[in-house]
Amino acid sequence: MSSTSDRPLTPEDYWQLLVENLAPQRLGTEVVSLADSHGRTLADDAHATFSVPPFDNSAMDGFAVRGADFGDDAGHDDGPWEFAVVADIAAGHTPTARGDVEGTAREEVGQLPPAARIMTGAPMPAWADAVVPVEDTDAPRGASAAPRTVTVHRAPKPGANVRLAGEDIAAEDLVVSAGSVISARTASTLAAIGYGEVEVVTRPRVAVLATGAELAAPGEQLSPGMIPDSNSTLLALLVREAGGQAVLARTTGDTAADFGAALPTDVDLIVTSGGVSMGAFDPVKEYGLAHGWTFEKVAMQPGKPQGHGMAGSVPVIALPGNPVSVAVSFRLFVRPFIGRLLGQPDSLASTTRMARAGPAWRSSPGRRQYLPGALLPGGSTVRSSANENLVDEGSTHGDSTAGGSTDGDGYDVVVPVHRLGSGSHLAASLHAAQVLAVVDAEVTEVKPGDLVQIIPL
Ligand SMILES: Nc1nc2c(c(=O)[nH]1)N[C@H]1C(S)=C(S)[C@@H](COP(=O)(O)OP(=O)(O)OC[C@H]3O[C@@H](n4cnc5c(N)ncnc54)[C@H](O)[C@@H]3O)O[C@H]1N2
Ligand code: MOO
Repeated sequence: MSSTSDRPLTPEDYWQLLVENLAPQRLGTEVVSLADSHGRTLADDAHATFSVPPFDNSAMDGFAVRGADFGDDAGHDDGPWEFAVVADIAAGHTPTARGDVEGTAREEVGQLPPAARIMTGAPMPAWADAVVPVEDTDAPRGASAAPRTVTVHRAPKPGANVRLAGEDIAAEDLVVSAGSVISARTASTLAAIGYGEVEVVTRPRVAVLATGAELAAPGEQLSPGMIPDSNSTLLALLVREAGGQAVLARTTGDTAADFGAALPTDVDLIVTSGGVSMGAFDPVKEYGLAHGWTFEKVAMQPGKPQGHGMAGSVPVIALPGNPVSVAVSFRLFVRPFIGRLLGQPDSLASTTRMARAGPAWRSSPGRRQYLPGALLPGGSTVRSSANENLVDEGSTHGDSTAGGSTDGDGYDVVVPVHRLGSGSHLAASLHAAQVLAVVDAEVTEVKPGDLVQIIPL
C-alpha cells in the first residue's frame, strides 16, 4: 500500500511503509573461497563437518603418559618417576605412523612404564591420558633427538594438558547462522569446521544518483554557486560498507525528465539524494509523484522529507539532499534495506546501546533527533563539541552548550561532533561521527550526564 500524506510518521512507521511498498527479497547466491569471503553474508547455516579438535591432542610439548603409572597416591612432587620413551609424535603425525622407538627401547629399558615424546597439537597415543610438559622432566628442550628414557619430576593431574576431541565444537553443531556477515574471525571459524569455500548472498548492485544543478565533482574547481557533490561518495561507500556494490554514482540535472532518464534498470536498488522537499526544482519528487511513489514527512531531524517507489522492477529510496540527512537516513532506512536484500537479520542493523551526554545540547521539538556524536571513555570531562576548533560559545544558533563531566559509571560519553549539533548541512564534520545519539521527539534539551541511546555508525 502506498501513501503520501502530510501527517509526520515515526521513523519506525516509515520503515514499515517502505518495506511494505518495496517488498525487499533476498538475492541469489554464489560460492566464494574463504579468502574472498570477508564482508560477505553467509547464505546457509554452517554446521561443523567434524568435531573440533578432530582428535585428542597434546596442549604442551612434553611426554604423553598414563596417570596410573604415577601410583594412586603419588603426591604431585613425590617423584622422580622414570619412563621408557616408546614413541616420538610430532604434530601432523598419527600415533601409529610416528618415528617409533618402541621395541629396541623396551629391551634396553626393561620394565619401565611407557611415555611418548609429544609436541603441541600432536595426537595422543590411545594408551596415554595426560601430558607432562618437557620443563617437568630431565629431557632436553628444543630441537633434539628423543631420549630413550625420561625422568619426570612432577606428576601430572589426571587428564592434564590433553585437549579432547570435540571439546570446542561437536560434529554437526550449528556454528555460524545464515545471514551472518563474515569477519576475519568468522572465516577462520569456517576454516576450522571444515569449509574451504562458502555460499554467500550476491552483493546487491546499488545505483547512486545525486540530484542538484549546484553539484560539482569532488576536487573540481568550483564556479559561483557550486558545491562539491559529497553525497555520491558518501552513498557509494556506505553501500560498500553495508555489503553492496555501488555500480553507478553520478549526478543528474535538475529536471524530472533528466532524473527519469538517469534511472537504471539493471540494478537491485537505486538510492537518490536531493530533490524531495518543497523546492521549485525538486525533480525527484516531481518525477516520483507522477509515477506513484510515496513521499512522507518523518518526525526525525535530520532527515524529515523521505520518499520511495518502484522504477519498473527496481526499488528506489529517495533521501533528502542535506549531507547529514543522507548519512542518518542511510543508517535508518537504506542499510536495513540492503540487509534484507542480503538476508541478514534486522537486528544486525538495529544495534543500540546507551551513553551519557557530555555537554548539553538542544533538539527540535516534535522530531526525534539523530545527532552525530563522537564517543569518549566514561568519566571524561567534556567542554563542548568533539572538535575543539569548532567550539564557539558565543554562537547565536549553536545547538550545543558548554558541558561538565560525568562520573565514570561504565557508560561512554557522547559529544556532538559540531557546536551546531545535528545541523543537516554540516558535511565537513561527518568524518568525526562515530555514533548517532537519539533524542526523543518530546525532549528539547539534553543535559550533561543524561543517558541517551546511541546507534553505531
Ligand atoms: N520550504 C521548505 N523547505 C525545506 C523543507 C521544508 O519542509 N520546507 N525541508 C528542509 C529539509 S528538513 C531538508 S532535509 C531539505 C531537503 O531538501 P531536498 O531533499 O529537496 O534536497 P536539496 O534541496 O536538493 O538539497 C538540500 C541541501 O543539500 C545540498 N546537497 C544536495 N545534494 C548534495 C550533494 N550531492 N552533495 C552535497 N550537498 C548536497 C544542497 O546543496 C542543499 O543545501 O529541504 C529543506 N527545505
Ligand atoms: O530533515 Mo532536514 O534533513 O533536517 O534538514
